[in-house]
Amino acid sequence: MSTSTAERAPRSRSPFARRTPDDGPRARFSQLLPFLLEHKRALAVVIALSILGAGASLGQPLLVSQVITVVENGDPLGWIVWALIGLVVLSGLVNGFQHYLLQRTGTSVVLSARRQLVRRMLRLPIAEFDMRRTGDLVSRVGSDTTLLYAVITQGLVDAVGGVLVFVGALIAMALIDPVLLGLTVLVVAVAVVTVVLISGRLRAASRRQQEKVGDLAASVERVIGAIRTVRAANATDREIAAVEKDAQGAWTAGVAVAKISALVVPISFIALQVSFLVVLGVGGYRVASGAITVASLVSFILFLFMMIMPLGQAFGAINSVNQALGALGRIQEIVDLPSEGQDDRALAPLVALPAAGASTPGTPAIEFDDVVFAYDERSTRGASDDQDPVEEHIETGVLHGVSFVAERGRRTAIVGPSGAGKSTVLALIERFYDPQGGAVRFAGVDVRSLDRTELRSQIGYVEQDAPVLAGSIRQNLLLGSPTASDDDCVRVLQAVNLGEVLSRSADGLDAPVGEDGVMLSGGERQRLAIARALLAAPPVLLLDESTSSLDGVNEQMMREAIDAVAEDRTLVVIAHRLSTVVDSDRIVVLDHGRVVGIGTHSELVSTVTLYRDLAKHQLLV
Ligand SMILES: Nc1ncnc2c1ncn2[C@@H]1O[C@H](COP(=O)(O)OP(=O)(O)OP(=O)(O)O)[C@@H](O)[C@H]1O
Repeated sequence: MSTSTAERAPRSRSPFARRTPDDGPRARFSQLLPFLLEHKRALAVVIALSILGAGASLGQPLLVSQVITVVENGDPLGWIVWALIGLVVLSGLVNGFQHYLLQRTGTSVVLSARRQLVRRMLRLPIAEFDMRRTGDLVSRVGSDTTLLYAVITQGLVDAVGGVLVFVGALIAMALIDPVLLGLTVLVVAVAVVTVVLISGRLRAASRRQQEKVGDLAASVERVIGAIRTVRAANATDREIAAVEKDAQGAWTAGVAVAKISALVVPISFIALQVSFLVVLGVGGYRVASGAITVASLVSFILFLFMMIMPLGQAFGAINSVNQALGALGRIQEIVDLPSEGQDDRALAPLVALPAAGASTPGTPAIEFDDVVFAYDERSTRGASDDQDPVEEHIETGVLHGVSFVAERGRRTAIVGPSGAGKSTVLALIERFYDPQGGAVRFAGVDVRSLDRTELRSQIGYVEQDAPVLAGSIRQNLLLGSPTASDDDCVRVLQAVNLGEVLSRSADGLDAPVGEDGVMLSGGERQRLAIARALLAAPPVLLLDESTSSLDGVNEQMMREAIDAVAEDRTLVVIAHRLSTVVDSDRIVVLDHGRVVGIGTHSELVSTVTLYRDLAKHQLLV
């Protein structure tokens, strides 16, 4: 066994190493900015409109004050009334258009976040999916992203216009009566400081709420995914109770958010009340003493209204930004994860795959060289300081120095008891994981030096539970070969004895297969998965238990189909039923992650006890 460069390469970073239990996802305001900047043009228009709207609003009290003065003097109103009407209509129109643009931009921000999230999510290393709950991931795409909408629609942008109105009103009030203004600002400042202090807590509460919503989605997904088993086990009531508990958790977290954000409402209300009382009381006294006119007091009060309204908007903005930051933390947590292959070049330099025809049949197509592998790399770190980490890994890992060769154009079978590590071997060939020791070679090249897309384009893979995706038969077939013709599809379906399903429905290839392929039998699902792999006509086929749920007749058909496509192809087959692999060119016997024998059926029956026992058990000897 040779020592490969990959063996000396640093271990891939474990996803487990990056997290500590207390680390909650957090987001800073600066992380929100890219989402906003992406729509800077639309936002600029919104801001321009809001400045226009602010101007139109600010003009109204001035005109009202003019109307009062004109009426007091007994002059005709004339153009002032028309100007006032025009101003009201203009600010209405501007508001309407601004509202539409805001909603549109808010929806676009949600779209950007969803795109970014889905792009990263579907490219995460397989190990991430092993650890995470599907429902929680779905909830991040569906629910967390929607909170970004509120930042745009209820908060930030409105606040920009609001600030202008606020400042404009402030200046106008200062010009009318600085004393009155001083008193008003004092009241408002107390309210602002209180709100800012309170809403700091909103971010954490909102994150907790989103986590609870994620928990709920995960538990719904868990039950629905196994609904038949749940029904059959009479566990429906218990599972409903479990889901309700999570729903209750989401409710409790939602109430916590509501409590914090609700504090903002009375604070704004009290600020408004107190400032009005102050303005009316002190203002009335000042009118009586002749310091200001009635018209000035009326416009001061109208400006006070204008100042308070944007304040409410600003409080709303602080709330929605803090809630969005809680959700953005959960979005960012996924977006910040390295995608599959991102750290690859740290492992080994990229090498081109040798031309397909370069090697002759019988030369190694796939080679396992002293491969050591554990799913959870934490197990490779010594539990105690005096323990050799590799030794500990050997105890807890799945593969312990596995070596074998699958020759080009030949059929290699992997057999062994349940949990021996057979499916793991195929997962390493597909590079869903990288080994911690040794090397897996494809056409003589360490797979860590190969581009994953290129490697996978050479391999057809039918996994153990043969997943069928919701959609039509055609969609399932075209998954790996999007350009295949209908004729090609029909040909592979016939090759796996599935031609008959086409005649079941007038839709033919477009017939739906149902969620997870429930409209097909277990055997049909497997054959459809095999047909999908065959359609791509890859030089290497990996079949995991592909014949385990086929009846005798279909199994024979299947074997004939595989035999037909196996010509000039490398096949690595895992099967529990030895009858399906006895005629393989080479059989690798795995036990507890170790190779305990390699040979033909007859060789193994006479030399390997475990194999002989398996064969005896299955009445083959
Ligand atoms: N994604 C995973 N994360 C953690 N452990 C895993 C994972 N997949 C498999 N294992 C563990 O690795 C060991 C080997 O599993 P593997 O599926 O390779 O065995 P197998 O020989 O294919 O078994 P079977 O014949 O029952 O399918 C088992 O102990 C299993 O619990």
